[in-house]
Amino acid sequence: MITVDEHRARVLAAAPPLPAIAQLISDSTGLVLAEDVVNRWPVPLFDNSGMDGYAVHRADATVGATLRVVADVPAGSPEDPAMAAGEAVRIMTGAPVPTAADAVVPLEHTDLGTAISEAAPETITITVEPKEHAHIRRTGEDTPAGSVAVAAGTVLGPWQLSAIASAGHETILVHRKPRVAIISTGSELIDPSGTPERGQIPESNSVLLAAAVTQAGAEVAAVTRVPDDEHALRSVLTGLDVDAAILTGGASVGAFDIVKAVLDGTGSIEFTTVAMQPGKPQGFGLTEFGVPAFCLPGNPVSVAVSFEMFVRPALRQMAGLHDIDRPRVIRTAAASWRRKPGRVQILPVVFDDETVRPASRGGSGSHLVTSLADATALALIPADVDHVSEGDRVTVMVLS
Ligand SMILES: Nc1nc2c(c(=O)[nH]1)N[C@H]1C(S)=C(S)[C@@H](COP(=O)(O)OP(=O)(O)OC[C@H]3O[C@@H](n4cnc5c(N)ncnc54)[C@H](O)[C@@H]3O)O[C@H]1N2
Ligand code: MOO
Repeated sequence: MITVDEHRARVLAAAPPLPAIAQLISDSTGLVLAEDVVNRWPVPLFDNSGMDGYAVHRADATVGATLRVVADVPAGSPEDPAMAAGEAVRIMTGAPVPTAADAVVPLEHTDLGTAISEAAPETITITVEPKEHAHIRRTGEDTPAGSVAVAAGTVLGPWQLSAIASAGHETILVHRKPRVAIISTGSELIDPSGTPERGQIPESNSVLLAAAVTQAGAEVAAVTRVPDDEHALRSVLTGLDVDAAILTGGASVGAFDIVKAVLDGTGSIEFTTVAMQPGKPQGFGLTEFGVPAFCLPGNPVSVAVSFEMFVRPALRQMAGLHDIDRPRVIRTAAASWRRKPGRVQILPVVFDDETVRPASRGGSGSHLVTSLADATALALIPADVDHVSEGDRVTVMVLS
């Protein structure tokens, strides 16, 4: 049996980030930046006005002073009008402040107020004195030229994309989302809405995995259900054109454990047991086509836990994310429970600001699929612990 950390290290070593591709920012929402984006220019690009008003020499702009308006500078104007003593320039928000000015007086701080006409007035009288550099947004005060606007590994949302556009870029390098195939195996599986005959159950693993894959930032490329038939599984695997495959069921030692029978020893795929409960039987490696294949045990809670411990970090790494792990917090156990030591217990739990308790009275039983619906986190109980007592400090992996 290997440890959780050993299996995770093997998985992550075989799932590097997907190659970067050039993409328009308009098509990049939700993708991960593959290369730092550097500001081509300072932001703001030039000293500009933060208000509609008048650019002035501050020394002239005392209360009651009347200034002669000698030019008009709207946003987008390339003009840099000269201003002699006692002169002002009408200026609009975002327009370049004349080099000669050292303050902007808002319209409201003049005798004319906001009753603005198309043509600039001949004179204005100051009613409120401006402070030094008032309403001048300085070149580079947000960020200087050559600085990193958005770092590689960042997920691109609206705020990051606007920073990239402001940095002067329209095409960027991003990682493609990993395309994932989900294959549920088991002759007992039927559609959720079907009526099960004896021995049959609703198929739920692919539902869990499709949602989990999407939430992890990857893309579901195919969802397939295969009976316990080696030939059927081989033909599904042959047709796959994906970045990763997740198979469930048939990973243990049973007579019809076809995933293990078909894949063990092909490519670099190995089946092993991992010291965790649930999720003990695990297969992983690259298929003959070089695609990472996760062969998870079929029990639904084993699937949920295996996804969190191994598949999610791997998919996030493939997607180019630097932050691949769930946050962990420490909470106080609000209940006591016993367990068989020897494997790390990974227990679906409910937690709040202070406490944590099992989501199910049945503990970490790998078949307790309904209890998963209540869980908001996984508690990690070390392999050598056989009893958690109320009041013990417990490590909790937060899922939201
Ligand atoms: N003799 C032994 N038996 C088992 C061992 C062992 O060490 N020795 N390990 C047990 C452990 S631990 C696990 S976990 C399971 C894993 O078995 P498999 O990966 O072969 O999974 P299956 O037998 O195919 O299925 C297990 C269970 O899960 C249900 N299932 C499967 N697929 C789905 C699905 N898509 N949706 C819903 N439910 C699913 C299936 O019906 C079974 O009840 O092996 C133990 N046995
Ligand atoms: O390891 Mo299995 O996943 O206990 O149920």
